[in-house]
Amino acid sequence: MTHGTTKAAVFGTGSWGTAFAMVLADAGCDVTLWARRPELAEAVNSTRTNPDYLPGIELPASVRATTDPAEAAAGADFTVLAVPSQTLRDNLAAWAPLLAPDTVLVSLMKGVELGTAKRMSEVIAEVAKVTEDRVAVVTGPNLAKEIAKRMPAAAVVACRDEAVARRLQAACHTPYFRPYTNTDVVGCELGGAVKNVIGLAVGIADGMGLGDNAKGSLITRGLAETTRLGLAMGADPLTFSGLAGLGDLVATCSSPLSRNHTFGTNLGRGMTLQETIAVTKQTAEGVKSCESVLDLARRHGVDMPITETVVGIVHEGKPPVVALKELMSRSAKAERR
Ligand SMILES: NC(=O)C1=CN([C@@H]2O[C@H](COP(=O)(O)OP(=O)(O)OC[C@H]3O[C@@H](n4cnc5c(N)ncnc54)[C@H](O)[C@@H]3O)[C@@H](O)[C@H]2O)C=CC1
Ligand SMILES: O=C(CO)COP(=O)(O)O
Repeated sequence: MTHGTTKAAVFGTGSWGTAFAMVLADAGCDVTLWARRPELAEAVNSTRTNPDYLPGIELPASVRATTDPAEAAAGADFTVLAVPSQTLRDNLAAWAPLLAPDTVLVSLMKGVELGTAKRMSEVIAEVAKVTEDRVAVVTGPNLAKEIAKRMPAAAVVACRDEAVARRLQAACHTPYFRPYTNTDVVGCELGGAVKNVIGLAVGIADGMGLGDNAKGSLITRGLAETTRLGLAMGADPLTFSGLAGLGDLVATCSSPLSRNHTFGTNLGRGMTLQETIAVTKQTAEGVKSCESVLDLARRHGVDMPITETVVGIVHEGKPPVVALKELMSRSAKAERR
């Protein structure tokens, strides 16, 4: 830990990396954003905006951008990672030798790695060779475009070490961003990753015009299958009724700002997968993570029918009307099983 002003490095100048950099700056941190493209770093520094991801939003003066990962990482108390979940491993392998000693690594990502079925904090601990008590997660109902307008939101900062979570909480607490601590990292990460898959399902249902009863049913049964997986993986079931579970699920499933929800809506309206991918400019994590979440479910022997349905529609070309019929005609059961 350095003395004086807290220093944060944010790797990833997309929507959420940039919006969270604003939060950190508004909370009093000095922030260096790492951008892949020199023209974006240059635009951030010269216009104080991110024209590609958050046009029209003025960034605080204490946010600077660079394409040099060593410059971004130097002396950072918090190293925040905001790249797509499926590229994190390769990205972090390149950055790991540059990280400041004792820095806390913070994941903003909501995905599960394809192939390994690992959560982002597991990938981070493995690649950066740090113990899990130096890895934290920020999650909850935090649509980047709303946060960037300083609209109010609560969030969760999770770390196995509660003292680290409290330090991060202090570093990102502003009048519009209210973070709560939690030590259930597994539950918090699963809540974020699986809600993207349920967001796709709700989007598909909305696109098909299935109505609000269908939406309420999918959100609730989606939360039930998330909780089942969480229990099998040692999470605290109460986490799923909190911000990282229900809170994020409700925001995603009701907002046109959600990329996952919008992606699903396009599919439900009849666009093909290729057409939908072509009109989606930003990361919709559920599209890939539905497969890794299903993998995780199978590894733990957990039934996740909505996730399985989404995989069928997105990756196996199953028509949504057929998938709906199959989902509704599953054998009858008790609600709590
Ligand atoms: N946008 C939102 O409202 C929220 C997003 N998240 C999560 O944050 C994570 C990042 O999402 P966003 O910032 O929204 O995505 P985005 O699509 O807006 O930005 C992604 C960033 O990653 C960079 N990137 C893409 N491919 C890369 C690669 N191969 N190597 C290095 N950098 C690469 C892009 O240049 C861009 O800066 C995701 O896991 C998402 O689920 C979480 C909460 C809110
Ligand atoms: O995670 C999010 C809100 O908390 C953002 O959701 P999308 O990635 O679907 O836009």
